Amino acid sequence: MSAPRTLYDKIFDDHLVDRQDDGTCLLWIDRHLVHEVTSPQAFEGLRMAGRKVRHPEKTLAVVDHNVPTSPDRKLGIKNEESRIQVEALAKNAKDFGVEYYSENDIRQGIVHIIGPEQGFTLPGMTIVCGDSHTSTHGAFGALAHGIGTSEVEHVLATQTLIQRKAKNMLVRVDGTLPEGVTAKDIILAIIGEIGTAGGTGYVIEYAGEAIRALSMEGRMTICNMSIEGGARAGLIAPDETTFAYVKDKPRAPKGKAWDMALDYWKTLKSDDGAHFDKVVVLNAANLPPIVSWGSSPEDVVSVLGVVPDPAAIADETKRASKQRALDYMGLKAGTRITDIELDRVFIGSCTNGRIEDLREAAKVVEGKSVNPRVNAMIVPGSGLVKEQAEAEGLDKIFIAAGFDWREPGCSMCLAMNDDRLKPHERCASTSNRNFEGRQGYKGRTHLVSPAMAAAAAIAGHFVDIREWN
Ligand SMILES: CC(C)[C@H](C(=O)O)[C@@H](O)C(=O)O
Ligand code: SF4
Repeated sequence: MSAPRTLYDKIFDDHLVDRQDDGTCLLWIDRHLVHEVTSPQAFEGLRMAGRKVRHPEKTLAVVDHNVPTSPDRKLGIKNEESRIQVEALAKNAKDFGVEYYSENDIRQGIVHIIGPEQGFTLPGMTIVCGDSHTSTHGAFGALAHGIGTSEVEHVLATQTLIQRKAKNMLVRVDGTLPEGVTAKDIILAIIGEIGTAGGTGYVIEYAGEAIRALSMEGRMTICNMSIEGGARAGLIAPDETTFAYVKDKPRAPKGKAWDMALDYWKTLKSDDGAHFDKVVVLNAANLPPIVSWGSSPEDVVSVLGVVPDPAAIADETKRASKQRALDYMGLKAGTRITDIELDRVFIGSCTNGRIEDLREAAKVVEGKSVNPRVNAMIVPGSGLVKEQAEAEGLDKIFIAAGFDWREPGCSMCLAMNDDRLKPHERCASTSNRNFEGRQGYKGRTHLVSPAMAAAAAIAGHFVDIREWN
């Protein structure tokens, strides 16, 4: 009998091409997603070396970070740097025979939303992209992580990646989530607990009753932010929820190939007794809706809490850094979270720009109006999410309430396109990062769930979504 293995061990072993004595491994890569920001030099490298893309059919390219999300985006991109990146990807995809979704393609969207949507992301695969939030795809029980531009070139050229095996970490979330508390709150709570360095050197497997109860959308939200917890990747073992989501997706296996795939996918779980180097346990039943107050994703607190006082921190460096975060955020220690007023609300991103997220937001705002002080926008994660939302009439609910209904893209998740905060503007955002300047120079970001963001847009300040009616 071989030793019990974790899910990560299994996927890693199944893709191992070579292992050197010093632990350097060569991994086979099943799927490579490409976006316009981290690929130009990689394609240029291939061109200079006279090389081809080794497996164009395992590669999918899409523009997302730089595309405008305004309804008139067909008129082109005004910012020159953005336009050059987008045009470069279109040309590179054409020159190298890689499938490409332009901003005018209904299938276009944020790279981590379109992969699953197309069935390009499947259980048991190794998936890479020159983007840190590639961890999102781990929700399918795939080993998925971000890579740098030189690695993008390596994967394009060889369909392999040089890697070292990471350690195994288990995050078990027991119990049942209270009404109004979501996957976003689970992952923010986990990062609050382990810190942004807590997952360094690990691949995290999320398990437990509360994780099993999540939809694929919720699982993607969890795995998405593994990176903010410092981990190389996040994983959730595939189950009936996963198989039901994947079935009938355009690129999913069909017929006999589906049956064979399913047989394999059902083996993709950690064996009883498999060794985890670190284990963290949380109880979902105790979780409140969570709001970030600072400039790191670990700076989180319950919506019923107050802005913490850095003076209470013993470590001097940490105290200084948290004080700086408070100053940047323009907040005073002791302020009740529900007293924090917002200027902007952003609902979207690869963390929370999927159909279920928009449904949750729509439920909260239906029949209500955005606070006159607040400028609120909804950015569907992909053209297909937008189409689905419109088929369900969600766009009408949002527009009637006073939200801006946009075209798909990364949008105000990061200030790489026209959607950005002005200095000192305060935003409730469903994205994943709240670093200084992330959503615009001197912009102030509070990370929350879609329902919490939607309620904040209506109220003009944070509210406890559990009390919403
Ligand atoms: C632009 C890209 C390289 C970057 C990433 O890797 O994460 C972006 O997607 C982000 O979220 O900051
Ligand atoms: S939505 Fe945000 S986090 Fe996701 S890929 Fe785009 S910029 Fe990165």
